[in-house]
Amino acid sequence: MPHAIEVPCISLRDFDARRLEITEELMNASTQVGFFTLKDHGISMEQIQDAFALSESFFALPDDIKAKTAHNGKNMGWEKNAQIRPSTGADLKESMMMQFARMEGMWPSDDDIPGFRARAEAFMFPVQRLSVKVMECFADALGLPTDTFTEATVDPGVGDSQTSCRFLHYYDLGGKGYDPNRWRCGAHTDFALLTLLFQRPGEFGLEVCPGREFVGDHDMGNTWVPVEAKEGHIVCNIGDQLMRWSDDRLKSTFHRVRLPKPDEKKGPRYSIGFFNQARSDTIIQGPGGRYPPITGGEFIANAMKRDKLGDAKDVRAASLSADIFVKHATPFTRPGQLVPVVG
Ligand SMILES: O=C(O)CCC(=O)C(=O)O
Ligand SMILES: [Fe+2]
Repeated sequence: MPHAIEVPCISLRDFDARRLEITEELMNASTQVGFFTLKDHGISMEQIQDAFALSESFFALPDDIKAKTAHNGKNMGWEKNAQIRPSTGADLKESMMMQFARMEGMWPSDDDIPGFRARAEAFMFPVQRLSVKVMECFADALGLPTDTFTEATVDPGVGDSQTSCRFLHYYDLGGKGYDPNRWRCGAHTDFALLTLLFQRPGEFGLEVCPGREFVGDHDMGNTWVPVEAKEGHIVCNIGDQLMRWSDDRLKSTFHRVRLPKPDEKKGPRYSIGFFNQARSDTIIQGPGGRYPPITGGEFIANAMKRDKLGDAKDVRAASLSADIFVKHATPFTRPGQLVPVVG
């Protein structure tokens, strides 16, 4: 790369008055880097902190309680060490995925965490409203009707939403044996339309690798840029659905979360991802028709299979199986040629 790659920071201050300027900044970031951060976005620090507090209290529960809402193979529920990236093995993390619809039996009960659903939704709805604002700018810039991605992602009450909010917990590695060749989160692209990611300052490790030319391109290159967590800033990235829908103009970029190096803090890391997904029957098709049409339902089912999260029984068994920490870490041989996986 001829010049240093930076993940641009975009302010949404005076959104209505500055809409055109903001749209241009969003397009520049998304056609070049595929990642940007947002500030002045209207989600308060209290809202963000409450979501992290809720996440911490959920992950602090014993595994057999968390397994009451184990991943159901449809991008909902709890999984632990079950998300497999073929090039790097299972991610060293646990996560809890929530959606707006079809969540019967998938919300932790009030006995285990009082008010979990209400508190989670109090975060999810405003984040969805913010997402829609940003996606309207993309629709305008791509020459599509302004509400294209709003209609595509926001359930009008029929219960076909697939958007998900994911609490992520990367373990405290202090004093534990673990294989240094593993990843907190192996290199991947997101399969969503647009992801909003919340990180906490000091909980480092996210790296991005711009340069993907087309949605089937799995060549990552070697230039990884760290994205530092800044108080209240939201990291956003284009996912594969929007790359496909924009006929590859907007880039869904590889990213990963690395383990702490020997001299770095080994504490836990919590993050929250909000993945705007196309509704089940929405047809994803770019204005130039570069790719055949595919429904949101098919798109996600494929991604779940690829990430080995498509089979609820397997995911539950993996999540409840032996801990990943070992006294003497077994060497995990990383192939010389990394074969990244999309998902
Ligand atoms: O935890 C992070 O910072 C990134 C997580 C991520 O990329 C994902 O869940 O798709
Ligand atoms: Fe991701």
